Amino acid sequence: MSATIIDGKAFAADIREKISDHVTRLREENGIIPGLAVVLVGEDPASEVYVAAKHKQTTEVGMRSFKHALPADTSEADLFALIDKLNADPEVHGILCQFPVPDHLDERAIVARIDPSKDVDGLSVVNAGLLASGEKGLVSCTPLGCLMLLRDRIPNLSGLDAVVIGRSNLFGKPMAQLLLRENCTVTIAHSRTKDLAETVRRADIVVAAVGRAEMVKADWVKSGATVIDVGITRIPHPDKPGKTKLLGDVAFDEVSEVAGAITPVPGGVGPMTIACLLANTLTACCRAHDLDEPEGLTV
Ligand SMILES: NC(=O)C1=CN([C@@H]2O[C@H](COP(=O)(O)OP(=O)(O)OC[C@H]3O[C@@H](n4cnc5c(N)ncnc54)[C@H](OP(=O)(O)O)[C@@H]3O)[C@@H](O)[C@H]2O)C=CC1
Ligand SMILES: Nc1nc(=O)c2c([nH]1)NC[C@@H]1CN(c3ccc(C(=O)N[C@@H](CCC(=O)O)C(=O)O)cc3)C=[N+]21
Repeated sequence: MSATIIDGKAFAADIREKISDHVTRLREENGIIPGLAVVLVGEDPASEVYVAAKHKQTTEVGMRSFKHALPADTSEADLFALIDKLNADPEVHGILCQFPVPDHLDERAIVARIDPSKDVDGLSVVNAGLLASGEKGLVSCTPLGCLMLLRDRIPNLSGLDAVVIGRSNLFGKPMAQLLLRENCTVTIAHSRTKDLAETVRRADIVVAAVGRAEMVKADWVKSGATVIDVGITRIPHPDKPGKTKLLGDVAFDEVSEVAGAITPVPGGVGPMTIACLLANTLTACCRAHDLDEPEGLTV
């Protein structure tokens, strides 16, 4: 059996088109332009690439993009002063601080400083709590993107066995909450899970977010299962000197012989993350102005 390849890149492009239409209407009918502020502290090469992609896509859908690049030795007080300013700025509807940040800064404290109604990463305790209680908040972008892909592939997720590998606040926990909300039976696996292969073999849906290249093998996967690969590991390109190559957490070639559907890396979950960031910014903007929210862009 050969799996259907889930085209996250195309799906993300569709979402951006929907967003762009809605942004045009907001501007023409209400005179409002959604704005996203991205804060980058220090010079991490991978972060620079992500932030540049976010900026490009934000402006392409007609939103305002505010980029704040701060030096690596920025103090917590200076960073908080910037966040406070963005919290108070009516032109900014979404704020994202790109992680990782330098060691002297505390990611949790940064997230806590961002106004929860502008926390488009969905990482604040308030938004995590709203998700866990089944209330409306802002949902973390990558899990939101994965759920959109899953719902598109499997319209009724109810009763399916789902295994999420990884339990981070950024991904694993909110992903598990979303699947639970869809009435899946959810298992969260992590580094202390006793028999990971056996656990994964039971799953109709496997979501891998560990950061260990090609960890999930073909004999871990039930025939016909849907496999969502979130992990990203960058390695030197085997054939092109000086270039890098991305690997997922799933051994793509062998698993696609067994799975029913699978996301590739790159071109799967990654593009959905940025599309959902834009979706969350639009949602936050509509809520800030008490306007109807766009359909199909939130859960
Ligand atoms: N495509 C995208 O848009 C995004 C991709 N990512 C990628 O997803 C991956 C995970 O990200 P993130 O959640 O932030 O990472 P973290 O490092 O925060 O979490 C990794 C999780 O994997 C678990 N783990 C580690 N080793 C094993 C193992 N041998 N077996 C089972 N579980 C293990 C850890 O368990 P424990 O808790 O016990 O330590 C932890 O819960 C990374 O590769 C990241 O780059 C992340 C966000 C967005
Ligand atoms: N506050 C915060 N929020 C995040 O959401 C966040 C973060 N920090 N830090 C880093 C991780 C990682 N992340 C990705 C975004 C897009 C791609 C993406 O577009 N990937 C492309 C490939 C890009 C490439 O070629 O490098 C793909 O998979 O096809 C990947 C990963 C968001 N993260």
